[in-house]
Amino acid sequence: QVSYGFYDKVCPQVENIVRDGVQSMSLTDPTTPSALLRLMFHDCQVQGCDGSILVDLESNSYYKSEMRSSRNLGIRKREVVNLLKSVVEAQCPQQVSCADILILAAREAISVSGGPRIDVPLGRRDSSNPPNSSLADSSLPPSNLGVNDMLQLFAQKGLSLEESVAINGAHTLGITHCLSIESRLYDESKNDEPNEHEFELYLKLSCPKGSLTSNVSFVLNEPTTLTFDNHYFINAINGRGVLRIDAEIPFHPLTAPYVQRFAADQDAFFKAFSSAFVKLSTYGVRTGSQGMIRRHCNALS
Ligand code: HEM
Ligand SMILES: [Ca+2]
Repeated sequence: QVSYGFYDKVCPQVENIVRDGVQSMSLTDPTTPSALLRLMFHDCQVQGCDGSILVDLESNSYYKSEMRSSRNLGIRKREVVNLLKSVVEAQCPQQVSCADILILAAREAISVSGGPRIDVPLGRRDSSNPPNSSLADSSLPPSNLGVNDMLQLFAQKGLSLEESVAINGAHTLGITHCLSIESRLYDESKNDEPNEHEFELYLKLSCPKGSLTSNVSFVLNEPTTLTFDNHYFINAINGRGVLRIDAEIPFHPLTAPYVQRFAADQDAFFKAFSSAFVKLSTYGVRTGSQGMIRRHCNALS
């Protein structure tokens, strides 16, 4: 089982190491927190939070690293976790898993951006089996996921309806590549409505149809993209959601009341987000003698 204070005896300084590291790397590159938060979600989504997304494999390996999955488009800052791990390893060799370092890094990413300070239980173990890009393909949500599928995904992990809405508030940080919204913007099956919403026109201008650079060009998820706040919900209500899920969540009958509430009450958002984060980051994890403690996060040794 994971527990609070898991490293108190064997590596009491780990939380400070990760905090200082994330703080200084966020000063160097203010987009670091958003990348770490999404990295954590994409690790946890594939066979639990076990650092599987961090592993690189030889190019001739039978298995393929999770980064080969198209669903991991735009995943950044895996090297930050490697770096934090090497600092931790120098002080407490073979004690702290990469999986836990990633959760701690995501937790710091949220608080360094102005979000809640989340107390997280620790004691996850790293995967020792080779990562599998097809498992990533089948476990990670597609960029055009709708509200019902999102609710089902998080209900499976034990999140309440309120927590499921709150966790989407992670899109208060960061960016979306044009490729991720292309199908939504240029859906051939839906006729262009005569009076298109102003925001959709803005997205189309930023992400022109058939652009060859849609995998590098991007839009901001919302105007206060570096601050973890409840503007995600305010924005979404105003019809400025970037992804399909962000556009639909304020208008779906099950989710709309929570979106309204979080838009009006940031503390309520922070509270529900924090409990959702703990549930998401502890679901299906390896503990005890399962898996391993890797020495390097990007290798299975
Ligand atoms: C299940 C519903 C979700 C879907 C369909 C979804 C999908 C996406 C997509 C397509 C992007 C843009 C990637 C890109 O083009 O670079 C994105 C960005 C992001 N997502 Fe999600 N996401 C979901 C839930 C979450 C959750 C639960 C978290 C964290 C707890 C999260 C955190 C983020 C962050 C922080 C970014 C910005 C990344 C950056 O700036 O590099 N998302 N998401
Ligand atoms: Ca994983």
